[in-house]
Amino acid sequence: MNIAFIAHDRKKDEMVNFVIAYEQVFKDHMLYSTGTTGKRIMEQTELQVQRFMSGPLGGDQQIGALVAKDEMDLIIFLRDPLMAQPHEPDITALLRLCDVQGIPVATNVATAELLTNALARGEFGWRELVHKYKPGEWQA
Ligand SMILES: O=C(CO)COP(=O)(O)O
Repeated sequence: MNIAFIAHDRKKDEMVNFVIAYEQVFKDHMLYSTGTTGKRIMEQTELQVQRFMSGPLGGDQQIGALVAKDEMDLIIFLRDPLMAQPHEPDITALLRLCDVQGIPVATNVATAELLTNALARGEFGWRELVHKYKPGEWQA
């Protein structure tokens, strides 16, 4: 599965602790992140993460481009609900695209835990079908 990690500054410690807790689950997947979030994760775990640009410089949009192509399977996006972000339109656009494609997205650590446990139990098999067939082909 392709999994993206994104965390706003005041959520980065929470993200790193979360990824450390589930490192054994995430190590079997392709991992992506915005710039600084991925740097922090790689500094504090053994995981390899493909980093995009920092969020305010376009990282959310780069991940959004993969979502638009239905190539991202899970997004863990720990947002800061108490601080305005300069790139709020990019954040809104990314979440909108997740809803367009029906991509599982966690915006707080409680949901992140539920989705990651589902991933660990192998409950993302339906995403394999999305990778295997083009849209429309698997409805018939
Ligand atoms: O701003 C972000 C997401 O909107 C996160 O970007 P960084 O991981 O580069 O801090």
